[in-house]
Amino acid sequence: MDGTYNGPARQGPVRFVSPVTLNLERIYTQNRINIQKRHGRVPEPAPGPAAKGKPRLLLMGQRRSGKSSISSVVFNKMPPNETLFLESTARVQKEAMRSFMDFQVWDFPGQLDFFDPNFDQDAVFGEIGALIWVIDAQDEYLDAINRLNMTILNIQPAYSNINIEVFIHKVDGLSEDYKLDIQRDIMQRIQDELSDHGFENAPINFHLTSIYNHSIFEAFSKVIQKLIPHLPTLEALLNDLCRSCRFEKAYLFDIVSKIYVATDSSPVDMPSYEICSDYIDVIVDVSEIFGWAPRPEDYVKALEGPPWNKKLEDQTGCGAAESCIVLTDQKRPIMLREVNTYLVLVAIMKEGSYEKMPLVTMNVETVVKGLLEVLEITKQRNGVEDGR
Ligand SMILES: Nc1nc2c(ncn2[C@@H]2O[C@H](COP(=O)(O)OP(=O)(O)OP(=O)(O)O)[C@@H](O)[C@H]2O)c(=O)[nH]1
Repeated sequence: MDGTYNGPARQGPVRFVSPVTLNLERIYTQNRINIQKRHGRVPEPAPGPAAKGKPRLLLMGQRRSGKSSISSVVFNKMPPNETLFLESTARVQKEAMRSFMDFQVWDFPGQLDFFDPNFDQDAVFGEIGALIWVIDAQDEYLDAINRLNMTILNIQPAYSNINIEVFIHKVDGLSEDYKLDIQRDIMQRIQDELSDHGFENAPINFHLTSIYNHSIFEAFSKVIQKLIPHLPTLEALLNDLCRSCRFEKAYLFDIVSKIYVATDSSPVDMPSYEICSDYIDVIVDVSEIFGWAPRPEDYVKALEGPPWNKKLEDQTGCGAAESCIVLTDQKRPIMLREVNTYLVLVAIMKEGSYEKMPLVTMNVETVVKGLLEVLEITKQRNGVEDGR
């Protein structure tokens, strides 16, 4: 209980392994055993940065389906209109994302042939977190479906644990009915083809996405959440918070990408997600101007000197950003509380609950402490400095 180790004497140096790494190692070992069983050979470990055990998201699909646009809009804050000028990807683009959980995004050129014997499948699929297949809904999609089916059938025997996520993309401008028709048609064609090849109930998830609204962030949130081993604990904390503070909805957001890492169990509705996500932008901008966290040393010294003669953290109520607004149209307050450098808690409160703000602040403070403890336990060793 006091944090010291009381078990039997350890053999050799202690290795700190986060559950994310552990999970990936387990999947990778399982894949290697599968390959060994089927092909009688043991594949080499995946080379390069991937071998370090960071979950990897592979963006695949036909040319011009929107892979690079998705990666640029979600992870590099590119305005959607500017993706019109993106050039076709010639080589695999690998980007390392440094956030509450380090992961990589690999953007594949549409024309790449995964079935070329020279293509090192194990290096690509060996330590994968999720395979995201992008289908352009505004274009003829039969070829894209055939290629996806071929890819699944090809990799499934050796890498059976891969999460396959299909983004039915560019659905902006399509009517609600038409979107659902397309989704139904694509799902049917994929499942039929796979079951004809004896691959029943393939674990494939479908998302309707567009870079011109928040649907792409929502889809990525769902993909990333599957990679978080302590997700049930985070969700339980948010459920408790919603119950004790009478929140309608609470989200734990990644500040930079605006992907939500966890939410309570009530259904996600797009307007609430959008408003919370936009609120983060406002607060981040305001705290860039008025916040004092990363200020020059001299400036901080002056503030801590006479006449105050106190450390800055003792002069302020809370070092992290904290805010609450009431929207005039809905009368429902929205509260935001920074959890650490990467994460922020945003919640929509019930109408008229503004008077209970002191109690809410106290409960939020406790839940933030809990969240930090959970994150601390699972922090990767080479990870990031949490907290400010
Ligand atoms: N309407 C609409 N257009 C999009 C969307 N996403 C991407 N696009 C457009 O689709 C075009 C192709 O996008 P890219 O991101 O270059 O496609 P890609 O899949 O990376 O293409 P390759 O690099 O050739 O494999 C660009 O003109 C984008 O602006 C979307 O959600 N809606």
